[in-house]
This record gives sequence, structure tokens and C-alpha cells, in this order.
Amino acid sequence: MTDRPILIAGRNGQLATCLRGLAAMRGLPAVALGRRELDLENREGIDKLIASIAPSAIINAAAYTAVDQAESEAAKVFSINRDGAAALADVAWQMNIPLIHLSTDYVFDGAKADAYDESDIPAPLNVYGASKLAGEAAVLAAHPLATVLRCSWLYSPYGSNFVRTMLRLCETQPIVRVVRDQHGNPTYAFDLAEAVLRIAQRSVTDDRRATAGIFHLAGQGETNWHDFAQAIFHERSRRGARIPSIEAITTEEFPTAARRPRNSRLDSSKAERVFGIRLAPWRHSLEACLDRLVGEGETDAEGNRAGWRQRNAPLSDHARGQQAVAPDL
Ligand SMILES: NC(=O)C1=CN([C@@H]2O[C@H](COP(=O)(O)OP(=O)(O)OC[C@H]3O[C@@H](n4cnc5c(N)ncnc54)[C@H](OP(=O)(O)O)[C@@H]3O)[C@@H](O)[C@H]2O)C=CC1
Ligand SMILES: Cc1cn([C@H]2C[C@H](O)[C@@H](COP(=O)(O)OP(=O)(O)O[C@H]3O[C@@H](C)C(=O)[C@@H](O)[C@H]3O)O2)c(=O)[nH]c1=O
Ligand SMILES: [Mg+2]
Repeated sequence: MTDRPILIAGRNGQLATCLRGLAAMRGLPAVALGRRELDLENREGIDKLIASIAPSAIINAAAYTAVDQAESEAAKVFSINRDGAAALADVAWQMNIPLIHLSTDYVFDGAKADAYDESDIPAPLNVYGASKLAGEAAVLAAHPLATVLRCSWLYSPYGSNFVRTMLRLCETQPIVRVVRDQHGNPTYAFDLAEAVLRIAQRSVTDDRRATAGIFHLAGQGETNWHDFAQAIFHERSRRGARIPSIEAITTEEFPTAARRPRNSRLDSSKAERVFGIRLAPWRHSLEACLDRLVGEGETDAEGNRAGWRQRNAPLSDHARGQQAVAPDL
């Protein structure tokens, strides 16, 4: 391996935070740049900035991800998710280094009965999905050897995600209503980060043609938002905290600005074949996430709860990654 750092575009987002934590734990040099240092909307000078860092690879963990808000600011969304992504891909191609780019299950319209594989034709229902699909194409046009990873329903102890939204509702609502007719694969950001780092390291050393193209990579097992919420409440309740009652509703009963696919389950078998990578079952990783968010006892200086280290000692790498304090890189 090389001593040159991996450049992470994004800093405080879910995936960026997990990537930083895991890289620090492994002693892998990494530099994470948030939008203040590297603004994907105002791209002037990013080639010089990145050249000064001399990275071994670029991971693009930055994106505009507010799905409903995206409907009313499409120009900004496309600027970040398409043009910003393409600019990073262009720099990586010029520097002859690997680029790993993240995309989404929301590129699909949900009409398929089965899980989507990489040969299925995308047809996004909303601005966010359309911008991410345009981003995939722009990235691969600028960097034909880029790796595009489509994941789904990302959750973690950080940032904005469904798990944290549901835990917040537990504090304030006696009853929570959640749609049961949208199906997908929840993905723990630490599991994804671990896979992304492995793929990044491999593309630095291996023939990059093997790692080029689009791959689906999501947590194992499928669910719907209602059952996901119910599992979150179950985990919270097991830890002695109060939970609301839950009501299953239809998409029509929960109007939102953006349309969402009824089915965006991803078939991740190509990633397993090519990379030998299979993410953990979402139910298992949800427990690790809830241990972080609803642990027992006091929180220590590193954000860990008393007893957490002991209870999780024999767990896999991603759980250990959670103990790492993401450093100020
Ligand atoms: N969240 C999800 O459910 C899913 C996400 N994805 C994809 O995975 C990737 C990571 O998502 P996630 O970690 O959830 O994202 P978050 O919304 O948690 O974080 C967004 C990141 O993007 C950065 N960012 C936002 N605007 C800009 C900008 N103008 N210039 C530079 N950086 C910017 C933020 O920077 P800063 O650090 O400064 O805040 C932050 O690091 C994205 O590509 C997303 O599309 C795919 C499927 C599901
Ligand atoms: C808060 C809430 C949401 N919902 C519904 C709305 C929606 O259909 C579904 C999920 O809502 P959210 O807004 O949390 O999730 P959403 O923003 O749609 O999540 C998506 O984010 C982007 C970035 C992706 O790439 C996707 O993979 C996916 O994770 O749950 C309820 O039914 N009840 C509720 O109380
Ligand atoms: Mg959302």
C-alpha cells in the first residue's frame, strides 16, 4: 500500500463520519473534506486543492440527500449530485487514481416485483433519484474505471436518517404512523464504510478494470418502513426506554413532496461475486446502532455508554469501528 491518503469528499455526513472513524482505527491515512473545504456547488480550484493532497484514491461520500426538499431546488441538487460528482471523477481520472462514488436505490421506480439487479433499467420518480442517476452517468463518462456503489436506506448514529427520526418521535408522540407499502434494504453506514474502504484499497492495488462499473451493495434482508420502525421501537424498548404505539398506513395516507418507489430492494449478488463482500443482515446491525443510540448508563467522553465496550467486545469490525472517535483530520 501507499502512504498517500484516501480523500473522502464529505465530512460530517453519515457515511463520511463512519469512513473517518474506521480509517482512523485501521491507521489508514485519510483526509475528509466537508463542504466548507470542498464545495461541490462551487467547483473552482478543486483540482488544485486535490492535487495538493495527492490522494491514492477518492471516495465521494458527499451528496444532496434531502429527498423531499430536493423537489423544490432541482438546480442545486443536480449541481451537487451530478456536476459535483463529475468534477471529482474528472480530477481522479486526470490524476490516474481510483474513484468510488455512491448512488441510490431511488434511481428505480419500484415497478419490478423482484429485487433490482444492475441490468435493470432505472426510472427515477423524484428529483433526488434523477440527479443521482445523472451523477452515475456523468461519473462514468468522466472516469470510465470508476466504481459506482448503489446502496439504500442508510442509517447510523449520525446525521439525518430514519432510525434517528423514529427515536426522536418516541420522545414526543404517543402514536407513530408509518407506511407499510414501500419495500427496501436498510443498510448500516458502518457496514457500508467497511466495504467501501476494502474496495478502495483493492482498487489502489488491483487491476482497476475488475472494480469498474455499477454495483448494488445493501444490507442483507428486506423490510418495509413500518416493520423497520417496529424493529427500532423493539430495540429501544428492550433497552428500557418508552415507545409509542405504531400504526401501519399506506403511501397515500402519508403525503410527501417527493414520490418514492414501492419496491427498491437491491440484489447485491454481483458485489459478492466480484468483491467477495456481503453486508451484515440489517436486523443484526440495527442492534449495534441502537447500542450506540440507546445504551444503558452514562455516556463516556468518547460517546460510548457504560457497559457498551464489554457487551460488544467480540463483535465484528464495524462494531469496533464505532468505538473509534472520528478524529479531526
Ligand atoms: N442516506 C441514505 O439513505 C442513502 C444515501 N445514499 C448515498 O450515499 C452517499 C452518502 O450519503 P449520507 O452519508 O447519508 O449523506 P448525508 O446527507 O449524511 O451527508 C451528506 C454529505 O454531503 C456533503 N455535502 C452536502 N452538500 C455539499 C456540497 N455542496 N459540497 C460538498 N459536500 C456537500 C456534506 O458535507 P459536510 O460534511 O460538510 O456536512 C455531508 O458530508 C450519498 O451519495 C447518498 O446519495 C444512497 C442510498 C441511501
Ligand atoms: C417520518 C415518517 C416517514 N414516513 C415515511 C415517508 C417515507 O415514505 C418513508 C421514509 O422516510 P424518510 O424521509 O426517512 O426516508 P427517505 O428520505 O425517503 O430515505 C431515502 O433517503 C435517500 C437519501 C436514499 O437514497 C434512499 O435510499 C432512502 O434512504 O417513511 C412515515 O410513514 N411516517 C413517518 O412518521
Ligand atoms: Mg429523508
